[in-house]
Amino acid sequence: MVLAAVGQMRSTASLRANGEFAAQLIKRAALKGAKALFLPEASDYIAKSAAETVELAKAVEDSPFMAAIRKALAAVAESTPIYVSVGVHEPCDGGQRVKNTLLWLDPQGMIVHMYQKIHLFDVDVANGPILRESRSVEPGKTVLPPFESPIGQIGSGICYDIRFPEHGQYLRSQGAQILLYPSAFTVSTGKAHWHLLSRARAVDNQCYVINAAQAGKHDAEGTRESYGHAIVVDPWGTVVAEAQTESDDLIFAEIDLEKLAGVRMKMPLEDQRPEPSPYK
Ligand SMILES: O=C(O)CCC(=O)C(=O)O
Repeated sequence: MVLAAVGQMRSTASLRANGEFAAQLIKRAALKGAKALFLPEASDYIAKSAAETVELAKAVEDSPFMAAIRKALAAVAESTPIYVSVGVHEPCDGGQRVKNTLLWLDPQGMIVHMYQKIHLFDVDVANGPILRESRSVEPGKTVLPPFESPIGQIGSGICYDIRFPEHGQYLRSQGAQILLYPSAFTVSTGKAHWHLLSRARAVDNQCYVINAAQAGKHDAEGTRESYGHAIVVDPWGTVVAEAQTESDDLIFAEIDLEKLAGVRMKMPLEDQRPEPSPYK
């Protein structure tokens, strides 16, 4: 069993302040003995408008947010090394839009894996928000194969990707044991679907699901507000850790790959898919 830490943030438009907060989470998670810390989508900043989202984007090497993360990793590297998954924005499209990216950093702060969000949140929800993420974000085009980590094989998605079961299923077919959906869910869609989707992806793929979350109001006017409830679900669909309030900013879960193997052995879904597929 290996300990994972999952963070909840209330990122604002200040990359510096968000970096300082993330740095504290890294130090606290490392001190507790976690081997990996998972931070939410858009940890570096959450802006009020599409235009501001594009304006604030910084290349990883120029980002004060990333500088703070790397400094914190360096501070703990010798005594309690820890890996970090973190959602950031990167400039692209000649400055017209940004990438919504998940980075996986080793304890030295080097980027080992980088995934760009594929499915963008362009929706008009009844009694909920009208959002057009594609105004400011360029969609990614590739699902990446899972990567090795101290807690198991990780497959990456971001937020809205969780609503596309084929994304998780593909990652599972490529060997994923853990699915990540770092998120900034809206309050209304979170209330309706967050737990359902987190548990569904865990059950249909027999994977751990680790969903770090943005929580609370991101600016003084409350223009953007996120649902929170950072969560870890085991491969049987049981919630093994969940942030209970907005200020519950760091939760921990033991990742048990023997438990995962047991679930898959007793109900071997992956081996029970007929060949040739009846769905094509
Ligand atoms: O799927 C949802 O309800 C929320 C998705 C979202 O907020 C996002 O992808 O940024």
